[in-house]
Amino acid sequence: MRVKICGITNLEQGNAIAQLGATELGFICVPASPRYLEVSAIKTIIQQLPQQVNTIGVFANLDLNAIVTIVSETGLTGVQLHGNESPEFCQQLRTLLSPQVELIKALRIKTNASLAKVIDYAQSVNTLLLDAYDPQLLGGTGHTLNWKELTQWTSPLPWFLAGGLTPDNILVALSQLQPHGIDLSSGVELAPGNKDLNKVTQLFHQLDSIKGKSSSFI
Ligand SMILES: O=C(O)c1ccccc1N[C@@H]1O[C@H](COP(=O)(O)O)[C@@H](O)[C@H]1O
Repeated sequence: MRVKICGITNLEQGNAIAQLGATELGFICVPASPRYLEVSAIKTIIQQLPQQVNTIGVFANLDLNAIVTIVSETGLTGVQLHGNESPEFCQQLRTLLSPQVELIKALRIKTNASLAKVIDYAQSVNTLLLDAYDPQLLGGTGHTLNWKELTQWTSPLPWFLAGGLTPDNILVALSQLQPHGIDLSSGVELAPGNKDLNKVTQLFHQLDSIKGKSSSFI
């Protein structure tokens, strides 16, 4: 299973988290976030990370050309769109980005109607990510989704489960759902942008404890 740890702000923590087993590190390119990182800092970190770890830039409502420029300047391997980007916007971005760059659409699920809209993105992105809704914050909220309701849902694409995941609740979430990946940010932090390596270690211990047991995804 893919494990994305989001909101990396320095090389030491990025390297340590990659060593612990993260398959993706996320960098917040949303200026309003306390986890925001300048493009030059993202580039410097990515250049020194092990090659096998994927690096995902998290954007919200930024214009197409700006995203493409940041990807080419930094060497990000993927783009996560976390704002109100339409399926048409995603389609356009998909054609502008190199095919090797993974395009992930994050959807903040407020009601079952938001879940029904997911299908609209099936042709325009590679991967989906479901996050919890908050009226004020775009992401990094620490709120969980209603996992029970999601058991009724079948994804048209590979997907990440996000929203308030922690080392303490991850096994409960994965006992109900079989996402292709999980995405954690505030649940493994000491403070916004400062990851807690003990919590990341605990997370991987929890995941190891169910390896091979419950499903082919783990
Ligand atoms: O983390 C942020 O500050 C952020 C800002 C703007 C858009 C997305 C952001 N983070 C994303 O939020 C989810 C879940 O976070 P959490 O585990 O509930 O804290 C994750 O996908 C991050 O990429």
